[in-house]
This record gives sequence, structure tokens and C-alpha cells, in this order.
Amino acid sequence: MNARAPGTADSARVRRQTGSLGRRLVLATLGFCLLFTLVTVGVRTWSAWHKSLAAMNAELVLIDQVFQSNLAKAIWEMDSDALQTQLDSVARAAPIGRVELQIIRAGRAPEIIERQRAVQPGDHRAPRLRHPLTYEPYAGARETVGELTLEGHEGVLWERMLAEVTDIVITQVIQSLLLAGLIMWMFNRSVTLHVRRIARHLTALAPENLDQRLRLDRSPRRRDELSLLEEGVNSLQAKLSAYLERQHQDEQALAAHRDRLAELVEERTAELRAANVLLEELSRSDPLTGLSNRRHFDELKDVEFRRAMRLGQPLTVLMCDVDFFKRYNDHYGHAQGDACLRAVADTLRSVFARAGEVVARLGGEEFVVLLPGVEAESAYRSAVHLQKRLAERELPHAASAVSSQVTLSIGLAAFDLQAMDHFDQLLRRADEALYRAKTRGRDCVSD
Ligand SMILES: Nc1nc2c(ncn2[C@@H]2O[C@H](COP(=O)(O)OP(=O)(O)OP(=O)(O)O)[C@@H](O)[C@H]2O)c(=O)[nH]1
Repeated sequence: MNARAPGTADSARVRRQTGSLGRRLVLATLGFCLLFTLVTVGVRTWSAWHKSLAAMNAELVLIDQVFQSNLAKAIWEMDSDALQTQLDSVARAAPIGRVELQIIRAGRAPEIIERQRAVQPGDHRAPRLRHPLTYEPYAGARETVGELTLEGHEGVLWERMLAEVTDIVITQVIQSLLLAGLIMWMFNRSVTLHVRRIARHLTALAPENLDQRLRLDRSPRRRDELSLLEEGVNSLQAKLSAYLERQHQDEQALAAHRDRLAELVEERTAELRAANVLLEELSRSDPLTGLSNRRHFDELKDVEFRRAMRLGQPLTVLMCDVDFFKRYNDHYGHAQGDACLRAVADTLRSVFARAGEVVARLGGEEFVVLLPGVEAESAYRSAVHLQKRLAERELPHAASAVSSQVTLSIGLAAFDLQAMDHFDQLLRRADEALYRAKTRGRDCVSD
């Protein structure tokens, strides 16, 4: 229940680490107020000192005015008791520290009577008043009878100053503390609170909540640096949000382009693969008849020959050649010759359609049949069957010397494991057999 949210803990830690603008301002204000207090106390003390001196001086003048006539009269009348009483009264007055009365009598040395309430320091700062005493026994007969010296009481002066200075210091310190407190409170209310709010807002900002505007808890009518900062943060958020939105859209567009590109590449790859397959087929087939061409035949013959050698299986080759094809061309034309070759190829394809059997056109009117796993006798029967199937097609050959129809001469050769180690030897034998078939009068199978 007491667990605090991580955000709160973080912000508290950050606050501890970063300190406070308000506290710094208060310290600065306190420092300034202390200096101000010292200066003010100094000035006010100096002023109070002079006022105290003036006040004490005024008191001495008053005392002098009150007692001078009575003292002068007592001296004139040589009333010693009255004189002593008057002097005691003067000396008892609060601001008086010392009273000195000098009595002047003609023909006698001056007599000095002194009253001192406290020991006055040598460095005397209290005011001093010296005043001649005159007496006028009758009008127009004024006579100097003595001189009165009044000295202010040093202790009273300092006591008064101490009270004054204490008052000054207390009022100044209270003023300064109140001022500092007021500044701190105002600064905290008007600045620090809002700066903390901005800091919390910025700390919590993430791409997902960029649309949450910063709102300071104060009157929107106030226009100052904080409102500029608030507007700046909101404007920055809006720009950042728009930028991220644009970036997101760009990324989506890019992803769509990438997908489309991948599709295109896949399509093109499939087309290329199909074209390659076609090319491969074309490179292996004879364009006129669609049978395997010599190149494909050369690839297959070695494979079959090696298998026959390895497994000791039979392998037979039939070399087939259209009889008097030059004459056919001459008689029916080259185009008809091509059609004839296609018909012969179709017949070959239909006869040798089992898996593994290979029929190829080696060139011109010459065809070859490769029969893996087929013995010579069986191959011979197949060759005769081929001739029969071709005859059934009744392809006319008016220029032939052996038949009225197109015929084939076929040379047969079988693989001999003892005598052969290369396919060309087998092919040569088939060629030789074909030659024999030709020389035997054509339209026959020779081995
Ligand atoms: N129409 C056509 N004729 C071709 C093609 N390739 C070769 N020929 C012709 O086939 C003929 C082959 O003639 P030869 O090699 O003298 O053989 P032949 O006339 O059949 O005589 P024998 O083989 O002895 O019976 C030539 O006239 C070639 O021009 C082809 O693709 N189309």
C-alpha cells in the first residue's frame, strides 16, 4: 500500500539531486538582506548616535536654564546650603555625569565645587556644556559670579545607544527575514511550482503522449517568460508529433513499396525461372521436331553408357536415316521435307515412349534412339515395329527407289561390355550398321 509509483520516486530523486531554484534565490536574498541589514544598522546607528548626543545636549541646556539663576543667586548671596542643595539637584538629574561649579570672587582664587555621579572615561564622548553664571542684583548691574560646567553621563549615553541599536537590529532583522520569506513564497508560487510542473511534464513525455499539452496552473491572461516557455513546449510537441506522424506514414509507404518491390522481384524471378526452363528446354530440343537435339543426346548418352557399364545392363542404339531424302526434298520441296521429318519424329516418339528411352535428331534426316536396359533382339523388334508404324502413315515418296512411301534405314548396335569403354564406340558401330543397311538396299534394319 505504501509503494510509490516509479515516476514519483524518480521525480523525488531528481528533485533531491537538482536542488531548488527557490532555495538558491532565498539564500541569495538572505545574503543580500544581511548585507542590507548591516549597512542599514550602521547608518541608523550613526544617526541614532548623533540624535542621542543632540538629545542629551538639549537636556543639559534645559538643566542649565533651570538651575543657573538659582546657582548664581546662591553664589552672590554666599548661601552655601542653598548652593550645595542646588548642585545636588543638578547632579541627580538623569543625563548628568559630572557637575563642576567654579566660583569667582574678586581678589580670591576661584573655588571649584564638583559633583560626579560616575567615573567618566578619559575618552569622553558625552556632550559637555560650559556656561558662565551671571547675577544682576539690580537692573543694569550684571556681574559674572562663576562658571558652570555640565557633562553628560557617559553610561546613560551608552545605555540609550544600546537600547536604540538593539531596537534597530531587531527591526531590521525582522524586516529582512520577512522580506526574504515573502520573496521565497512569491518565487515559489509564481516560478518554482511551474518550473517543476514543466520538468515533470517533459520527463513524462513519450512518442505516445505527445498530444498531451502542457497546462500551467495559472491565469491564461498572464503573459511572461513562463507563458512563452509553455507555448514553446506545446509548439515543440506539436512539431515533433507531426514529424513522427509523417515519419510513420513514410515508413508505411516505404514498407508498401518494399512489399510491392518484393512482389515484383518474385514475379520477375518466376518469369525468369520459367524463361530459364524454356531456354533449357529449347537448348536441349530440336526446334523442327521437338525431339532432343544432339547436345541433349550427348549429355544423356554418357550417363546411360556409364550406368550400363557400372550395372552391366544392356544398352542398344538405333541409328535411323530417311531413305533418299535429298530426292524427297528435290521432289516435294524443302517445306514438305520438314513436314516429313516431323512426321518421322512423331512416329519415333510414339514407338519409343517408355521411361528412359531417348529419341534425338542428330541433324538432317538422321535420328538416333537410345534404349537403356533393352537387349539387341528386343531392340531389333522395336526397329521393325518402327518401320511398320511409319509405313502405316503412308507418307508418299514418289522419288524413292525402294518404295512409294517414306522409308527408314536403321543400324542397330548393342553395348558390349568386353569390347567397349566409350559410347562413341557404340555409336560408331550403329553408324556402321546403318551404312550396311543402306548398302543392303535401304528400308531395312541391320546390326
Ligand atoms: N527439308 C529438310 N531437308 C534437310 C534438312 N536437313 C538436311 N536436309 C536434307 O537432307 C538431305 C540428305 O541427303 P543425303 O545425305 O544425300 O541422303 P539421302 O538423300 O537421304 O540419301 P541416302 O541417305 O543415301 O538414302 C540433303 O538434301 C539435305 O539438304 C532439314 O532440316 N529439312
